[in-house]
Amino acid sequence: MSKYKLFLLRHGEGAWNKENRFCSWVDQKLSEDGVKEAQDCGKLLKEQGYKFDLVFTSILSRSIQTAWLVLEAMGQEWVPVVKSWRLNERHYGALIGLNRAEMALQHGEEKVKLWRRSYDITPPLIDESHPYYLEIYNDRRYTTCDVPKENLPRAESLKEVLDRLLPYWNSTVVPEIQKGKTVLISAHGNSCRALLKHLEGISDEEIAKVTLPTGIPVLLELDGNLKPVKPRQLLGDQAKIQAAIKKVEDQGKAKQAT
Ligand SMILES: O=C(O)[C@H](O)COP(=O)(O)O
Repeated sequence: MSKYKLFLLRHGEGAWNKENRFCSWVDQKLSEDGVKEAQDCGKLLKEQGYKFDLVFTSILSRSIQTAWLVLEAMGQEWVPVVKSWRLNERHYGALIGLNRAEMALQHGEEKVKLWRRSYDITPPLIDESHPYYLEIYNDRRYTTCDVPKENLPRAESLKEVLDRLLPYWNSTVVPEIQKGKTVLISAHGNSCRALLKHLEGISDEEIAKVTLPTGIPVLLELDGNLKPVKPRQLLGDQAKIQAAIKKVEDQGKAKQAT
């Protein structure tokens, strides 16, 4: 029997989603379309009568901005928002800033697919020579984490995302859900995929086939042990959702950047 409702949300389209660049820990804001996606998401959740008690976000602006826009559209701005780096997007290491389609041209589509969707392949590590290294590691927000800055990741596989996310999920999110709170997690494509893998018991192979579109709420109905009692529901127009998933998958197809 369904006891709890949990909502996962990949933030609305970011500026670098549009440019097809790996964004990851670079703090890009939402694009104009991304703002609209977040607002539409909030309107839809309001129409369907959902009410949140608590929202969790990463410490990247695009997930926080998405949460604010959703809450504003729902008229629930007062709902507490709690932030942690443990919900951040997967750290794409040296791939950060690069164009996916160009990478596919250079390294082949299969390699890019492995980097993007495999469970345990870690992309090449970022180092000091990378153009975004200082922007990321000199950012004040990373002095507020529950691990010293030197121990923050330099690149992550999906497995490594789950390894850093799970302690936070278990210690901080689960108790709130078990108190009966309806929780929204406004995070990222890969932090949401990692959590879905854990909750739905998806195999290492099958998780490669799971892609989340931006700005579409995913509803999970859970039993008392937080096991899903039915398949996840992506809320909204199903044809549009399928087209949006395909668009994300096609980002890894080889073509010259325009
Ligand atoms: O980090 C990013 O750029 C994306 O939000 C996730 O990228 P992906 O779809 O290539 O995993």
